[in-house]
Amino acid sequence: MAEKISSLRESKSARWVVLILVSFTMMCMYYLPDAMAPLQQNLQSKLHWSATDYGLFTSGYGWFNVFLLMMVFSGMILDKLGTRFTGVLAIGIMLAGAGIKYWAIAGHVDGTYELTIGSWQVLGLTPKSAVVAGLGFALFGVGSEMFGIAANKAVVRWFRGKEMALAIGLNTSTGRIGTALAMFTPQPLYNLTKDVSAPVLLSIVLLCLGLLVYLFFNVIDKRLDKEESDAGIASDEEFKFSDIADIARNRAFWYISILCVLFYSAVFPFIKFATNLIVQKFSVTDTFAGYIPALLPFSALLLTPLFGGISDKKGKGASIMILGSILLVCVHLLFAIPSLNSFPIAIGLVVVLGIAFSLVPSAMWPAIAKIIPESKLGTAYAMTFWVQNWGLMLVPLLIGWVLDKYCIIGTITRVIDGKQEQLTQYNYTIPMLIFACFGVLAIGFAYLLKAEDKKKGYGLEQPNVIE
Ligand SMILES: NCCCC[C@H](NC(=O)[C@@H](N)CCCCN)C(=O)O
Repeated sequence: MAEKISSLRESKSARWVVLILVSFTMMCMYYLPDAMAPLQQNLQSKLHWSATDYGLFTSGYGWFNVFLLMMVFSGMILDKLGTRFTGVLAIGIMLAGAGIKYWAIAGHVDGTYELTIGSWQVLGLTPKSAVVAGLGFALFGVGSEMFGIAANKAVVRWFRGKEMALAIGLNTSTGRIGTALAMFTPQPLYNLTKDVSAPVLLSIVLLCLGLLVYLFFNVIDKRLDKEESDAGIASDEEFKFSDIADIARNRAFWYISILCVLFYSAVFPFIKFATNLIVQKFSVTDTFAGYIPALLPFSALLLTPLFGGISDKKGKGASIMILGSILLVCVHLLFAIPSLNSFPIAIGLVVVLGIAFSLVPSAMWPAIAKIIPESKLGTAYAMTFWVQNWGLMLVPLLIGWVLDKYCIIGTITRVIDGKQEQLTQYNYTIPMLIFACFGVLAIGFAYLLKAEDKKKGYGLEQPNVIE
């Protein structure tokens, strides 16, 4: 007998089509943030950047998000104007940011820049190209986080009470395909074009594709709105400033957000330096080195939905976050040991990091939906992303600075495109210890979260699927 479909949301196929459309756009958007990582050395030598300049440019992702509180505005826009409008606006902002980044990296910006406030030298003789590329990345970051919040809300809207953690996991996984492509393709693209900006151009093409696909999602989502309003089902409540205060009063929310900033500070900024770390520590060629960090998003891409599915059915969300954080610490500590420099070890560690990078996100993002009501979810994700962006902004700066100040062990001369170039050699032990410290703190907050869940009964250790 045919199943009676009472609502579009009840239709499994409609839900999965929605997930595919939103996730494809997510994949397109995840390409740019990491696409410069495999070209760190080429960027540094072509544009005359130091590791600090590279760290500054990379930290750009969080500048506007953190200081202009952009995510709070994004959350407000999302709760007021909905996922459809916010998603399209976000892609527009990302396109503008990627355009500026392309302009700067393609070599159209010359000279250096110095910024002093009173007697405090904020920036000392920094290449303008790094500052402008950072500004483009900052604008891109606003759109990217705005889209991330909108996509989360859309997925939760369609999957609450169904396969929610699995859907969030799959959505995050497709993002990982974008990250993996960003690790695999830039070096071959560079070899082909001899142009460090070629991956940024590709990211613009991907964003345009993502926009087209998101417009299809809008059509389906609008039908759900109509169906719900015809059935007299109330739409989401609108954003209220008191929501921020309500969310901020929730102790579990802070534990998740702090765990989030600590955990992601040890992963995303690590990816930005990973290719160079592998070239330097494991003596691998540039082209091949980019493929090793790519194993991280690849293993995460396969495992995030698997762990999401397990936590849907079996629960244990808080325990999964503890386990993921423990693995994170082990990997970074092992990377820090100078004598562990054989190539299979690098591969093994990156794969284990991929497991950690699947465990924590697969449990963390659905956990927010368990402790915060749906009407405030956009604002809650926005607030968590805001806390997280402090890490995404400050940690690359810190690592770049530490590398230049404490980790230079010499220079080598290499012939690149027929020209002799001086390449700086770094020892990555201190940066890896810094990443490990974030992991240790993350374990602490994951335990606090588990204890709070036990006290308040949020059900983080309970399954999500209502049979
Ligand atoms: N659907 C899951 C939502 C979050 C996924 C999470 N993304 C973020 O945390 C973003 N704020 C930062 C994205 C940075 C892009 N490189 C994730 O695990 O990717």
